[in-house]
Amino acid sequence: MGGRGRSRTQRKHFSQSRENVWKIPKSSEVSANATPDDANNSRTNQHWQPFATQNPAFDEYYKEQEIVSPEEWDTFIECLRKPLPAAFRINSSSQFYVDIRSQLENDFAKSPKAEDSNGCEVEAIKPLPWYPDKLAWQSHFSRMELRKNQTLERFHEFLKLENEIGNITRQEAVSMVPPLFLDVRPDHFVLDMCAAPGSKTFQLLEMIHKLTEPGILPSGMVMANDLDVQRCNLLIHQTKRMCTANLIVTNHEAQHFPSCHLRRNHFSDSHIGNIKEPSISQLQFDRVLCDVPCSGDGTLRKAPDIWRKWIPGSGNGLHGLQIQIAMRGLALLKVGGRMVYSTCSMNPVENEAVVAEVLRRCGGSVELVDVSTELPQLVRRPGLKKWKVQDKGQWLASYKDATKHCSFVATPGMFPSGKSYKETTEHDQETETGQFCNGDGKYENGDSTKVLEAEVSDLPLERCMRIVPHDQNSGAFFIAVFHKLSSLPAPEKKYAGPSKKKDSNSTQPQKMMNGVNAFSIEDDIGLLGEKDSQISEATLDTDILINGMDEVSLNTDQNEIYEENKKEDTEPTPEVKTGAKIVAEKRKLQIQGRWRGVDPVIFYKDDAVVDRIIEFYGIKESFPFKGHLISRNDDTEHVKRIYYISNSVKEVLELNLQGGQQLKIASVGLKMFERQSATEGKSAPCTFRISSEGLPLILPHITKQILYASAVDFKNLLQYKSIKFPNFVDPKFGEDASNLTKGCCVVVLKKGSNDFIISYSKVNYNLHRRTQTR
Ligand SMILES: C[S@@+](CC[C@H](N)C(=O)[O-])C[C@H]1O[C@@H](n2cnc3c(N)ncnc32)[C@H](O)[C@@H]1O
Repeated sequence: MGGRGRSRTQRKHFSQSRENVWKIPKSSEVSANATPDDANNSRTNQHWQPFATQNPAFDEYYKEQEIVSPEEWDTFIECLRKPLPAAFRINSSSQFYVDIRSQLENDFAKSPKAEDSNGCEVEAIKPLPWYPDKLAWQSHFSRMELRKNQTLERFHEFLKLENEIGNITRQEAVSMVPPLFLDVRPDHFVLDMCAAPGSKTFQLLEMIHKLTEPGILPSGMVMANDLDVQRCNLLIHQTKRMCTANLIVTNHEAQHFPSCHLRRNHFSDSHIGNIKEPSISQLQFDRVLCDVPCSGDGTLRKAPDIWRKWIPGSGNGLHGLQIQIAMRGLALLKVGGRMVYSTCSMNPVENEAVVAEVLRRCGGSVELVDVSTELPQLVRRPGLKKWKVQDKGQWLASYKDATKHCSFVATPGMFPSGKSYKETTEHDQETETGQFCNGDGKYENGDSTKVLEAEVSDLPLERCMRIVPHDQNSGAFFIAVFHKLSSLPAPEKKYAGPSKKKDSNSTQPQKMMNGVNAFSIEDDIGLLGEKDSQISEATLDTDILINGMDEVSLNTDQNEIYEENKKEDTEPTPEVKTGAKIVAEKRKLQIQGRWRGVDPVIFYKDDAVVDRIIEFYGIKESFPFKGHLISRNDDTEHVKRIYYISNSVKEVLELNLQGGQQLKIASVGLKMFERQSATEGKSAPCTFRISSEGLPLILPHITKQILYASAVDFKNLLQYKSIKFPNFVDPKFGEDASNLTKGCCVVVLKKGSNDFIISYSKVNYNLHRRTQTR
């Protein structure tokens, strides 16, 4: 089958995307960068780490940027060389979250004391003090140490199981921070612009679903987007554990994320804003998470292979794209809404410089929020007000320094003042111009005594947050919170550069980007021209997408994911392709704006089938049902799966349909019904069975085909493939079961035991086990 073929390709892709950095290599495999000490250690010491955890260019760069004081440098760098402690979050919208938290507090946090590397007994886990309600925990040990430690085996098993069923999510502690500053409420429409592999999307969904009763959906929704199809699949796999009807996964370049426009002023809801003319409506978001692609050096402790890959230029190469994505996020944000910009990089060029340039382009329509009183226990440092740019080995203090060398990629926006060549030279008539620094902090124009002074920004960048590893034994992260005060200004003419000659000769896409001004809300597709799209394509070629893999296993079997996404009833193409070719082709299709290979989203309107489902399961009228069903197959006769969507998602899909289907939807809806494939099932009055994912939502709303079992009968059902009705321990249960209509039924464990539910297919005198949830 094509599904298998393609999933094999996907597996290959994922397993190759990251080296197993903690594997103990044979001596022949020792990295070229490793020191002789490292090599010796590899033979004698089981704790040997395969990559050298040092890089002189890294030291030079960050010492110069002063992201920590000179006195702290040794502590900082030592901390970066240690493995990252494992961390995880309890799913706050899970019905079991209180039990899980108690188990952690009363059992695991107390009992398994384990020995650390010095032989001292330590607490295995403790809650992260800054995370609300003790819902996030950190282990004393790294993930690898947890796996190896015998004392912690039971805890490790617990983690694996609960993670699999969605009650907890493994996630790096600092990666949990950005969503906390978004202040998401259950009625919010949230856009997660660069979402894969989805740890933060999961967190956002938890926030949306928090406080909702079983069977009731929140009025908000999350739109999770990622450029990379393969990573979108990881995201879908990750968020499937949430069983949500309030999520749409899209596959766009975030900087070109489309607007859902509607020609008529059809919607009155507040999420559909009126733009300029009353006849045009557009989807706007209450919250936007802009967790952009970055050089990822904040994840060095988790991914030590970054040590040898790190180069100063990677941040410069991403700066333009990061601005574009942030600007697009702000354009899609409602006035009054909040956007969080974050990276797992320590580099000011990807952080403060981006924030400063965004503020400049927005010209007072957005402000940086002072969140210093929020999450007071989270140790963080204010954003930098001054930094320098290193370009082609040269330190530059302002843009005028860059103009000395045509080959520099630096743009005015990378510097604290954001001033162009003209502005800086006009402003600095009295000061020396055209000097640049040679890496040792001294000018190169002969005056070796003068230290290069970085510009100082006059923007309130101290409101940004920088989390450094040694403050609370974590990774590093950067976060800035924006508040939109009014519509963004209309775009100005593109910046022409310091001299026509220079910019017209430039081959650096970042230069072209420089000076693309703020998008107004109505500037959606087509605002960025051909030159700008080169940026994203160029960026794709760099090795930047390593970051953000978080805790999702890279060896995840993608079969299932692919099953969800594949074309429902079409035969696979017989052509055998290599993984690289498929990825390249898919990307090409996406970049060209075409979207093939994934089924369209179709509102399921086969009334005869829908009425049969309603009648068969006795679905209450109060449950919003008709109009909330979709399929991924326009041939209604052959639909295999029917998905349920929330009101909020329905609203967006309708807007998308009416607006000309701008959204490329990779996944949407909660799988609610599946067509029975067994021969007996096909002959049942209703051929659609309830899927395990959809069951918790629909259960409170069905009145037929439900049985309540005692613990012993329930156990027997799970244990045996078929049981004759007279053989149930509780005769009433056997009788009720025999009275059911042939087809799918739901078995609920009677009150008093844990609430277990399973959905079964009743066929003649057998109950065939189908699915079970916790
Ligand atoms: C830092 S990771 C995101 C991590 C994610 N927010 C999480 O918490 O799991 C950055 C993501 O951006 C995606 N990406 C890169 N360029 C992009 C673009 N132009 N538009 C949208 N996504 C992009 C990458 O595929 C990657 O998944």
